[in-house]
Amino acid sequence: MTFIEKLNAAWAENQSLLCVGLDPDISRFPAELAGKPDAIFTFCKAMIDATADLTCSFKPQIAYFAALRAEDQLEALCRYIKTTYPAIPVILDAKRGDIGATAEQYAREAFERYAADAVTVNPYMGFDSVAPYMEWKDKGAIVLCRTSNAGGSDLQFLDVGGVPLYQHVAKLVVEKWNTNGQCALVVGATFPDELAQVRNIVGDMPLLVPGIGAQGGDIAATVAAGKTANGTGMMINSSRAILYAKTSGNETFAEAARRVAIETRDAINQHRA
Ligand SMILES: O=c1ccn([C@@H]2O[C@H](COP(=O)(O)O)[C@@H](O)[C@H]2O)c(=O)[nH]1
Repeated sequence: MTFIEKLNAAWAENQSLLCVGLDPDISRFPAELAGKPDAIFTFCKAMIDATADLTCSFKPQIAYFAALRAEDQLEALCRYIKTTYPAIPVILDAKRGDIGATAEQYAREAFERYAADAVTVNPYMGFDSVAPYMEWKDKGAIVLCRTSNAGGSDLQFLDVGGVPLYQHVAKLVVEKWNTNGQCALVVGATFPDELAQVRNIVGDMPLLVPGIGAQGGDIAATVAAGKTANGTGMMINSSRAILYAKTSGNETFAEAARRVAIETRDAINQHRA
């Protein structure tokens, strides 16, 4: 099954466009994990088990693991999802971008080492920097287009022949780069107007949409702007708002994460019809 087929199946099976982000910050972990060598794996596994039936994908952000020399725990988590929840796609958020020979190694890292179904990539270095990921025909390449951060406008809004650069990227990917139908785009929930513009340009291409939850993006506006005709088309990511949802002493981290994941999935679904 290809990444896109798996994503379509997960949307349907779980009736969810929610993507649960795995951004482990040990300073926010439960006290009982302090000092444990496998704390990151244990914490993320609990989050995965608590939300696997509520999500259309998991998105580990590699920086949170690499900064703590915890790539082995990321590997173990990716394998855990693969074996325990094989229907849920894993998106490695690494935002890679380099010359072709180096990109080949990044692709092996994502798809062999971590067994990810898709990886986020930066389009700035052009097609030959993205093509090595597409050699993996059953995998996904998710290209940065209109990112959720305010500073994304510095470059993504530059005028390129009468259209902003992010729209040029969307056109390029849908018209030229997506030769095997394995591409998706990153578009922030913090910019629903631009999300609507991208949806108009790319048809039914899947969009990875970070920016709800901790970044404050509006769910109703996001779904209205980004959904496809059949009410799918998006992996709407929330990381910190789910992982660190626990506020009271009466809930575990996993229970709180599940509660907020249900609320978020339901809020998204309310606007899909
Ligand atoms: O434009 C982008 C691209 C990627 N991200 C990543 O998504 C999550 C968002 O985390 P929250 O806690 O839900 O804010 C994080 O891993 C970012 O690196 C993004 O935010 N915006």
